[in-house]
Amino acid sequence: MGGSCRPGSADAESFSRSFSRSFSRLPGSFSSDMQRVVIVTGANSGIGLALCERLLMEDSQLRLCLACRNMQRAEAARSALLTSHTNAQVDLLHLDVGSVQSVLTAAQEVKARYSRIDFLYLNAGIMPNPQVNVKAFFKGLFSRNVINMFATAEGLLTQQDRINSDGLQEVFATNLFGHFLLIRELEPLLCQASQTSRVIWTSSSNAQRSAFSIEDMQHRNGTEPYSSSKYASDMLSLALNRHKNKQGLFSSVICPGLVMTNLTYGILPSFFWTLIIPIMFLIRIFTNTFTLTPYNGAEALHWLFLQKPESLDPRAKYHSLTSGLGKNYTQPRQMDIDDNISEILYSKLLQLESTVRGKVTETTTADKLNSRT
Ligand SMILES: NC(=O)C1=CN([C@@H]2O[C@H](COP(=O)(O)OP(=O)(O)OC[C@H]3O[C@@H](n4cnc5c(N)ncnc54)[C@H](OP(=O)(O)O)[C@@H]3O)[C@@H](O)[C@H]2O)C=CC1
Ligand SMILES: CC(C)=CCC[C@@H](C)[C@H]1CC[C@H]2C3=C(CC[C@]12C)[C@@]1(C)CCC(=O)C[C@@H]1CC3
Repeated sequence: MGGSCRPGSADAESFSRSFSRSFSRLPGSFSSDMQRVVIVTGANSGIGLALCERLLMEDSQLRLCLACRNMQRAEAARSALLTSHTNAQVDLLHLDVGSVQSVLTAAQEVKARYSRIDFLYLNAGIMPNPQVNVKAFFKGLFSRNVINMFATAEGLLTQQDRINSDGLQEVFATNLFGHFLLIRELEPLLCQASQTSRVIWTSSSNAQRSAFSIEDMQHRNGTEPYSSSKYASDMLSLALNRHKNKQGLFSSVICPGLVMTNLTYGILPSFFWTLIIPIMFLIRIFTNTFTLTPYNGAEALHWLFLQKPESLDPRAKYHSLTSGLGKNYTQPRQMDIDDNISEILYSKLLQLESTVRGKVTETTTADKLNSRT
């Protein structure tokens, strides 16, 4: 079970705990003998890898953990980071966020390795078999909505989802549920009385309320699972703040803008993106959301690393933006979220968590019995 966060009791020990927590919440204040621990999911490429690079530039003393599903790619990322930060401490963790068993095993490993988690970046994400609606694109191009279309891809993209080996929709399982389960499993570290911890979701401007239905949170029946999963992560972040802030856990969401990564090369081939680079620089002048490079896309993730959690707005999505002249900055924008729906989503995720845990226990028991006979 995910460990629950302990509320303080009215005794001397509790006073000293809450005092040390308030102290540790001062910006940048942490005892120098305590190395900060940062875990990044999907850290081997794109925005996740750029974030790791930026974090090490900020604080070379970090204990950075790359949580990846492919250990060869993870090794390559680690070597690349160590080339520019020779003395950095970069750990690897095998984690397939789309697999319940992998999340549970990885969480056990984290709890064995670390006594604290300062930042957990929930960045891994997929958009399988994307299709661009060409007709909608040309219609949008000549409409008044053109800037919004380029910024959010609203009505432009569909994907083909499938059911994974846990019986869950793959996009939901990877982009949302695996990360939720990871947080639940790591609660004993994330909700410690002595310090604050942060979880930061890489969401998207493509997160749309219209793509999400609380009756179908896994998006079994629609064609926009990506948009639905990202909207769900925005809602979950709000619910996490409501339930966990008192226990020292703070959640935020960011949008990296449109970034050239493996994910976007899955939408259109890389040669096409290369051909239209001048057009994209032109569009950037009007939207600022065409951040284009992973370094720029990681701007808001890096910015949040430097902020005091209490100064952040739980209803805001923090956008990485790049101006026409190439200047990076972070801007909060209000999310379109209903408190009730976010609360219902939270309880539905807890229910699903107990169902999948039940299945894991059943399978383990059956395996044990089989091995005895
Ligand atoms: N690029 C863009 O324009 C935008 C991206 N985003 C979001 O940014 C995040 C990072 O994507 P981006 O850098 O663009 O794309 P990449 O494909 O480069 O990075 C995605 C990362 O997630 C990892 N990943 C995917 N599935 C799993 C899994 N089941 N378990 C563990 N890791 C997994 C990938 O690993 P592997 O190498 O093994 O596939 C990879 O490291 C995603 O959440 C994406 O939705 C949001 C808005 C815009
Ligand atoms: C001239 C030109 C730039 C053409 C490309 C058209 C579309 C393929 C893109 C327009 C807006 C883009 C976009 C994304 C993918 C590619 C576009 C649809 C994302 C959905 C990629 C992943 C995200 O999370 C958000 C992006 C929003 C914008």
